[in-house]
Amino acid sequence: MKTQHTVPVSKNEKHIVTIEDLTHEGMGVAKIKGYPIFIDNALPGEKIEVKIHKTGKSFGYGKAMKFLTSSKDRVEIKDEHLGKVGISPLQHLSYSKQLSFKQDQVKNVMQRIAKMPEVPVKQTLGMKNPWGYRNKAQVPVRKQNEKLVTGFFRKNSHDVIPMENFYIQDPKIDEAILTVRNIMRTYSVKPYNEQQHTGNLRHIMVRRGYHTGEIMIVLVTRTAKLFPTSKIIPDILEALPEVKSIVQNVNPKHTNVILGEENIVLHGEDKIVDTIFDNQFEISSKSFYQVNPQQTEVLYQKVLDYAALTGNETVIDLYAGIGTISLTMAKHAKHVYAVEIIEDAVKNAKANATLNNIDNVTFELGTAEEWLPQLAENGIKADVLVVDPPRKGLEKELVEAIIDIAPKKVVYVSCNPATLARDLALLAEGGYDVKEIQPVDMFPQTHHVESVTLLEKR
Ligand SMILES: C[S@@+](CC[C@H](N)C(=O)[O-])C[C@H]1O[C@@H](n2cnc3c(N)ncnc32)[C@H](O)[C@@H]1O
Repeated sequence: MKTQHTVPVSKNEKHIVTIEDLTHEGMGVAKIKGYPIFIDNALPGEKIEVKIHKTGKSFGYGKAMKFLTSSKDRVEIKDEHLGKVGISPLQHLSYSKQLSFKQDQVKNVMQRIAKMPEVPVKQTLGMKNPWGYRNKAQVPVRKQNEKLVTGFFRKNSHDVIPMENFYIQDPKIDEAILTVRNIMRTYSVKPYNEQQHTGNLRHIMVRRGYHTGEIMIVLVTRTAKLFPTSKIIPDILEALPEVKSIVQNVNPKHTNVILGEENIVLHGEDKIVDTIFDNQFEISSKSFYQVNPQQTEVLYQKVLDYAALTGNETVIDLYAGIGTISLTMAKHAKHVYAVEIIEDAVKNAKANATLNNIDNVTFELGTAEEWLPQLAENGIKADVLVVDPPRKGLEKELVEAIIDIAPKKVVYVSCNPATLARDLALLAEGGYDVKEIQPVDMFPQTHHVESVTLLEKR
């Protein structure tokens, strides 16, 4: 017979605990009679009075009520609002410890999931100034006290906390959000009401080219009707001369997904331009573009270092986005074949090849898993294959197709260590040696871990 374990704590109880570890999301972990409690804003070694606020079968959640001791790695947070929203969950941990936390996350999955503890995981490459780095913001718009406000969601809720300084975003983006917010107030634009699914303006999205200063504003609305645009647009342009593109995105669905299908261009075109190394890139509102421009060059340099191209290689770039990696590599390779699933991104990628006078790249619209086997059928062989998938990692059939096409090197750019480790184990089974992993901090103050891995065919 199975023994029934009882949960040793109840809701609202207070306990004194010592934090033993951090979860991969950066929450402190304490144990009461072996039962884990996850506690926000708590660091290893700290002795805390915790109030239990949720219990499940195998773990619970608590709130730190009083700190009896404080970790030497704790740093003062910049703003109390920042602690309430989820945009910078590691902000209370010193930056050097954030970097080692990220390196440890990768080591941990290489041991636990990939079963390859011997693979070298280098120290995380961090930023000199790990604040104000984001080149893109998407802020919710709501009504509070009869006023249109912009801010961010309170953790685990859909209440918006009004904020003016987001700290991790380019300060020029924060400024642009406030300017647009004020203009919207002037014309009494109706903010979205999520519960009732009424009102109109849902989100303001701002993207800014780090090197060019060009700004794109996306006004996400519930309906296609929008205010007195003939007044709003000139006002935005006058107040923000860096704005090159204003797009209305219509999202009529009752959903957490921010962008809808329909775009209406209100000013300029649905694009801005930025540069990475010496290439120019046009970026549209729906295309993926790395959010940390300074670290993007560090990341891509690592991809180039691992690929070690001499000019004679055929390269395949899967999950190519607007072609940033493909075009960076094309200058050092014979030919690059690239695939991407989002149509607008592929259009950008092709235009970007032209913009930079690069003609040794072929961009295709499609899914990596369907396109790679076709490429192999057409007799294309690759020396180097780069993958940069979303968080869910590679489809199993894609791993099989990579093993079949047998490139000498695979360079795996990952934003999720758990799926990376799973995929590396499969590639290792298929005849690849995992040589080295380099974490790169693309998301300071958050728990997100980006890395580049070099694999070589045995
Ligand atoms: C993490 S981004 C990387 C983009 C690009 N390499 C870069 O550095 O900017 C992943 C990209 O994969 C695309 N994508 C998602 N699923 C895909 C699939 N099954 N096949 C091809 N591309 C896909 C996304 O649209 C996105 O542009």
